[in-house]
Amino acid sequence: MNQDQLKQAVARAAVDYIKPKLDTRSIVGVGTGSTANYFIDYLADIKGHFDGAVASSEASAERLKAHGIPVYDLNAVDEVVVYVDGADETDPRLNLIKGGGAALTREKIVAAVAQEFVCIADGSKWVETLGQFPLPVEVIPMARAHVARQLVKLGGDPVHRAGVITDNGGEILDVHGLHITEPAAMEAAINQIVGVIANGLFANRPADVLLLGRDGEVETLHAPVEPGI
Ligand SMILES: O=C[C@H](O)[C@H](O)[C@H](O)COP(=O)(O)O
Repeated sequence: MNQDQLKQAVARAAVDYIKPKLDTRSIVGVGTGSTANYFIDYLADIKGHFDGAVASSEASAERLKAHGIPVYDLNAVDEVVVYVDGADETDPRLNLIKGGGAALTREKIVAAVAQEFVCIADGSKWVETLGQFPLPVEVIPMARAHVARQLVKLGGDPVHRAGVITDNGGEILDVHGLHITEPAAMEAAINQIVGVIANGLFANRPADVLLLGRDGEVETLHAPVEPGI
């Protein structure tokens, strides 16, 4: 299987994984990106098994609506039974880097609300230590230079993702050169910088389950009991 086929395989597996957890009142959290897009397309096959979705981006909301899946404002929803999304990197503890598609802040919010976070990824996303993929940091535009200087002090090499404005009106700095041995501490340290909206480390709220496509198969991996290391 090539990378695209692996993305499709994990997306299909995610629908099979969540279907028994759903009833006609359930709201499904839906992520952003090429793997999440496949998930949305397969999710449409089980329309009627759940009530609707909340989306982590305008793009995903549009794709859901195009399939006739109702999309709710997160503020109007009491409970998100499960959140399914891709990642740019995952380590063996299911700490993630996300935000390659600039959707990290809304992804983090939906993940925070969801009872269970199911990550879907092809094997190219698997790393022993996070940081080979540049870490996306969403910033208030007027704070970009200040945040960049602080990120240099943390050992990174931030690069402005020129021309990209997020769904929240933020800008993105992609931080190169980080070898993230303590993801939860790094996530917290970056959040302390004034002007940061969110960063793409999901370590204080890692995935609960990873459906990983590699060697032609989909493996189901669970996060360790004690997250955040
Ligand atoms: O902002 C985008 C998201 O974090 C995506 O989930 C991530 O970039 C992975 O995207 P893809 O499935 O296209 O590799």
